[in-house]
Amino acid sequence: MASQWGQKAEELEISNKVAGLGLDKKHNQETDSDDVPDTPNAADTSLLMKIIRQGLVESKLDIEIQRKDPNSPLYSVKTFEALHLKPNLLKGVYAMGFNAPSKIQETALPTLLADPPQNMIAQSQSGTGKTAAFVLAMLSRVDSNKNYPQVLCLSPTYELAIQTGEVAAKMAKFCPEIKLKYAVRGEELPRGSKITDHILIGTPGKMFDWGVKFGMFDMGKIKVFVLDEADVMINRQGHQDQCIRIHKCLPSTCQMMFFSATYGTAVMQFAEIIVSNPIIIRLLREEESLDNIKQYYVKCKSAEDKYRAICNIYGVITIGQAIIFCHTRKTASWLSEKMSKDGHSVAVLSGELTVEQRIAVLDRFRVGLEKVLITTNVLSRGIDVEQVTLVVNFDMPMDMNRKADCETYLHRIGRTGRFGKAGIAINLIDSPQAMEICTDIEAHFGKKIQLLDIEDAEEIEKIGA
Ligand SMILES: Nc1ncnc2c1ncn2[C@@H]1O[C@H](COP(=O)(O)OP(=O)(O)OP(=O)(O)O)[C@@H](O)[C@H]1O
Repeated sequence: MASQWGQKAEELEISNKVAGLGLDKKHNQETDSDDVPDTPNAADTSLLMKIIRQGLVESKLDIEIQRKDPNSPLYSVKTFEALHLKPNLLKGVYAMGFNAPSKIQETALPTLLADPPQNMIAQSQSGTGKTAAFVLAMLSRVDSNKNYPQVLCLSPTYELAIQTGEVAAKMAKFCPEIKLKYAVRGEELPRGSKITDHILIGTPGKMFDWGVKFGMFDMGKIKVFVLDEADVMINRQGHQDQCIRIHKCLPSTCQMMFFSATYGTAVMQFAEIIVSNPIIIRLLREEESLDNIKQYYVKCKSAEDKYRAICNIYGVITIGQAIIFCHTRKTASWLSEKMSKDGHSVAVLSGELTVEQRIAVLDRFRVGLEKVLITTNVLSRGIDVEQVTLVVNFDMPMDMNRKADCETYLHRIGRTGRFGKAGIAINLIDSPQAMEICTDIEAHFGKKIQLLDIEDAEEIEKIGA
């Protein structure tokens, strides 16, 4: 298995090129250099059909489970107690205010914690508690008597790695014996160091350097390998290479956990090749529920007009916090200047900031020092700020062909409506092309995106209700 990924990756790359699936090296129109595209937007029904045809569907209600290993009993739990966690871990879970597991947690955790360990590819919508699911599994697998890294968790960005580490630290609040280290830019270790922490959470480049290049820990002793936002990790140029090289060095006994809110067909096929005998859990497409997020579009004539639309909305409804997504850094800084001048408390987060600056901006936003965060796709994934009630697409997400990027859309609007809360998404449409993207997104998810008349205060008021 050690060399499987590389070899299979090449095979798949070739077959995908032939099939025109375009798994690799896809670039976005986004000029922010940190913003490269997610996954292909191919209709994603073939895998589901395959699963249904093979009669592998466990539950068609709202989660679909594909069981590859007929010997693996799959069951779900309704309480955290039923997982038989270490008492101090359970205490940590409750201290976080989690009373009962979410759907993905109740379905994934029994399998993730079972012995012998089983590999998993899981997909569940933004904000449904995937992080807590894999973090709990990571913490449960650590043997704190052994002072070396046993768990690796890879995230696509610095911010996400830090956020995941913070969730892990909270959850392990009563387990001080478990040591966690960030493998991210800025964390430097002298050559020849030996890492003694149990869990490493980081980005692929640093993890590769520490584990593979400089041998600061023994890759052969890794028991758990987690890929968060797995679809971009195995699809995006740069991440893909590093992840492949790390994966190649892992022992065949290592438990693989791949998590994301979205997987395109080609990416899922690829994931199935590199993860042996995975249990696959995914929400049914129609259950990629956007029900708790009300979606609107506003017709605008220009960028100025879009700006006016935002001001009108702000003038009428009470908004907790908002994230506004722009296509380029330039638009983001233009918009932030305008909003600041008009007295809004605004922060900007885009790829040109240093990682420290980005974390500082996010921290301020998290504690509510700024009400509005203007950003690019750099922040479309994973970032969890509970009070965000509004997401604005100042520019619609598009792929390299300037067509609707539905996956990025789902990740972007998933910054609101976290964990079943209500949220609002507003799309500002200033061209026929933007309208086409909006219509395609509507058709893709089968969820209505309603026209909002920005001059009609009464109508705006209703959306805030
Ligand atoms: N069992 C639970 N009970 C209550 N709140 C929970 C539970 N599990 C997770 N949460 C909260 O729900 C929010 C979303 O969780 P999380 O960030 O894990 O979502 P996610 O599925 O990883 O989202 P994304 O795809 O955007 O990364 C977080 O604020 C988290 O604290």
